[in-house]
Amino acid sequence: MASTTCIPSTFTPVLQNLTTRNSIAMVGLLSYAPKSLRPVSYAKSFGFSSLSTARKPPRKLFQFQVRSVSTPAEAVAGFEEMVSGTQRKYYMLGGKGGVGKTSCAASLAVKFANNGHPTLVVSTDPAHSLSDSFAQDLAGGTLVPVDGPDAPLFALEINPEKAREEFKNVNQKNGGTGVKDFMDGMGLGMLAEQLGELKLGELLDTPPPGLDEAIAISKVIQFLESPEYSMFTRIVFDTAPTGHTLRLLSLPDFLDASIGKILKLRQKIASATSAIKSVFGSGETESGASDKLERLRERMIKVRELFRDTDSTEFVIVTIPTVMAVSESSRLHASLKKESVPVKRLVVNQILLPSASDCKFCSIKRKDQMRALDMIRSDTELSDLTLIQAPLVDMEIRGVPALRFLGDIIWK
Ligand SMILES: Nc1ncnc2c1ncn2[C@@H]1O[C@H](COP(=O)(O)OP(=O)(O)OP(=O)(O)O)[C@@H](O)[C@H]1O
Repeated sequence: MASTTCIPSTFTPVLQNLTTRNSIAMVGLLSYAPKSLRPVSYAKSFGFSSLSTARKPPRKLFQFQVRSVSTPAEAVAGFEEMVSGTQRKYYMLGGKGGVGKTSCAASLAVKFANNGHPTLVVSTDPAHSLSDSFAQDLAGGTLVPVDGPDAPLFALEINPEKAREEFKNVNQKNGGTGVKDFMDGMGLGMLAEQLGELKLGELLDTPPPGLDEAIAISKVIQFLESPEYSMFTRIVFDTAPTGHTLRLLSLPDFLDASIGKILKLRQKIASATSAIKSVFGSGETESGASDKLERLRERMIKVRELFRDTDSTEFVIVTIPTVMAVSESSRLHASLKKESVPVKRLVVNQILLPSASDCKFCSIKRKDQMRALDMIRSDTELSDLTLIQAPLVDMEIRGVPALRFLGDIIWK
């Protein structure tokens, strides 16, 4: 089994001279293959053909021509449409846990970058795996350049806990005990009670699943408003598993409403306190804090709009061919439709390809998978989506060459 990682920079010029993208990926993988690996049969198992002889140096560098990488039928993703145009587009990849969301998101980001789009790949999943997928350290909550692709590719792993803390601080300053004490002192206890009923502080102490994502995405919106992010024309989100996504969809409305209530209360308080202050002639204004809260609310509204903008956003569902995953994907699409989130594509990942030396286990497994695929084709929620079938490959997808290889198979 080949273990893959990013290609060291010494290899890069050699690899860039190779013409076929898939062969570059294959060479990248083989460069790191263990000595015991037989490159010819390994490459052929991927459908590579017309092997040229091994070149030296470096050792184990082979050039392959891709006559056909066997992929299942119907595997046309419509990548041309995804890549066309320089206006910014957002792709959110989501689905059941472990189906390959990160691999698909990272491979799409690499493909966008290799097609000339300055691309940002963002993980809003509290359990980040972008660093693992790219085999590079991308943690830290800031933009990190990814080594390997042709055009700039940056990654951003949002730390939801840190983002939530920031959110909470803003809230505490505006609606927490400080304001309550202040209001009590001013004889506005009744308003303080109303504010308490909003239970926003409690919500932030024990956040429901999905809240972290909502805050993380609002954090992304905040980032995107800054000029250093204006270069990105493709933004790919690796989102958290389905349950979080579903709750996330209703959260911006909920938070918007909560913040809206707080703002209204603040206005009442502000007019009451300014009346008091005008009598007693003291006190500082709190308009700065209100502005912050207002900005937070505006960002929430943007999150909601972003999710529903058919011109710039698409949610891509990733699944595997099992009854359980298909059922969950069907429910996910129903919910996304209900919330008017645009969905066009469904990636069915990890499909077992037929092989000459078929063992009993594989053939039973494949029959099972075929049944799940039939289920998709007759499912009222899923049958109208573009079906992209991605094979199960016999290696772990890690590092840019491997992602490039997978991306060239999936995103056609
Ligand atoms: N087509 C494929 N062929 C072989 N292995 C794959 C394929 N797609 C994904 N994998 C492997 O499956 C594992 C899980 O993939 P990945 O992390 O992308 O899933 P995920 O849906 O993002 O998981 P999580 O829900 O935990 O975030 C990884 O080890 C990845 O390398």
